[in-house]
Amino acid sequence: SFAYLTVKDRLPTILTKAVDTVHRHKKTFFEKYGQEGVEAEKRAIGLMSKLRNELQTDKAVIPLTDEFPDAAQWNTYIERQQAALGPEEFPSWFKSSWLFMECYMYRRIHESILLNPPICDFDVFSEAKIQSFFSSQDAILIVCTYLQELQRKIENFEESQLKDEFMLLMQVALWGNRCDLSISGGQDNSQKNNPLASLESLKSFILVDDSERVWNLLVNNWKNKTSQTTPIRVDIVLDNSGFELVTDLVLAYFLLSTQLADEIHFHGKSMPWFVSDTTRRDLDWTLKNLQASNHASLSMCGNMWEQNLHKGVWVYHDHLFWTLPHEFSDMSQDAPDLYSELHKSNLIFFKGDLNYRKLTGDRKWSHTISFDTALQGFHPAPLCSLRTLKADIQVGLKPEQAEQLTLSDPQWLVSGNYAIIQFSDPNPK
Ligand SMILES: O=P(O)(O)OC[C@@]1(O)O[C@H](CO)[C@@H](O)[C@@H]1O
Ligand SMILES: [Mn+2]
Repeated sequence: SFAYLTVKDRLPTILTKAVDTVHRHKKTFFEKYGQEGVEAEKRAIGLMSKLRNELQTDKAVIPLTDEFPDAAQWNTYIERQQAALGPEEFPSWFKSSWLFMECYMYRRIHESILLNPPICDFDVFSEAKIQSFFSSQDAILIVCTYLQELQRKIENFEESQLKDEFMLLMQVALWGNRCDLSISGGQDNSQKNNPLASLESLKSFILVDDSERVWNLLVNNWKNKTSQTTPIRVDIVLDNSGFELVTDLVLAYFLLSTQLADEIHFHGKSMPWFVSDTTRRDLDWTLKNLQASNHASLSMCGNMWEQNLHKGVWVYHDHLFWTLPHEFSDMSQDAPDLYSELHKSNLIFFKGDLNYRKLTGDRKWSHTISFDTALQGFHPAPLCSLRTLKADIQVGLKPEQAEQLTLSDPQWLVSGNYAIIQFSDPNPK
């Protein structure tokens, strides 16, 4: 299975790259913290190497020992997995659920850094994320310039023009999800070609396209808006930093400037995660870098976006739940505060593959069961998954669609070449 190949090959590769990154920063740690920094670096590498050995020899999962506020919830989850097995069995890397073990690896990497002050705020993936951002620079310039040109025309737009631009920017954000450093095992996976030029040719690779339903929800909210209406809120559960994050911020800015939404809530990760996932520091770094650019369109985007955060029309959250191993159908019970926060939204975009696996519980569903069934009761608000397929799970397909794809492209589930725009509305009007 793809899970087996991931745990056997890709996770050790990612872990080895992380060890190498810490090792290469030894001199920086010495300059910054003196001998203490060197000692901390050595201990962190020791812990990560031990983790790699546990992974490669299928050792039992062990509880977390750091003070990060989610440790108790993680250890409760580990105990639950333990209880589900017989007395002689233990959750381990090749026997436990892929979702659990892959999330656990990133949480253990975080532990290996947290336990070693003064380097406990070091992001082992920061270099790779920054590299990916700069390698996508041309594509970032194209989408930001496009947005700036759009800004000048928006107020005279007919509804049909608004719809066309929304569809276009939603597809740009969808395909931005290909730029993910976990699938590439940390290898460069930046946006090299023009993200706008390829949209037409990519349409046939969208296997489920509920974009009309997404548009109808937004435009109906927009038309029914009165002064009494509560502000229209759209949430974006972020995925990868770099080019994908910029496409999400572009979409968010379009929704705001067309008044299709009055406030946007972003949800990022509270620790380095799946190599390229966005943390608050990645968002701040991205805005600072755009503002510092000598390209007017980039610096204008950076300034406008930072202002939106200051004005509170953009709100950034990084709830601990997003870096737990739980599938989203557990959220109402295990993170009721987050569930009720999401319930305030008119529409939630979930970006990427890991979010899709958690939305559907990473089960071996048949490809034709409905998305609603796979959500298993997770319905905080109308939601839309914007995902490129990079794991062997996909629901909501038509009969024979999966069989046809397997014939034409055996890797269709995991190559990142196909995508979905999949919508679910708990209370369809
Ligand atoms: O969530 P993303 O960034 O779209 O993808 C995450 C990912 O690359 O990592 C896992 C495999 O290692 C899969 O969920 C997927 O392939
Ligand atoms: Mn990701």
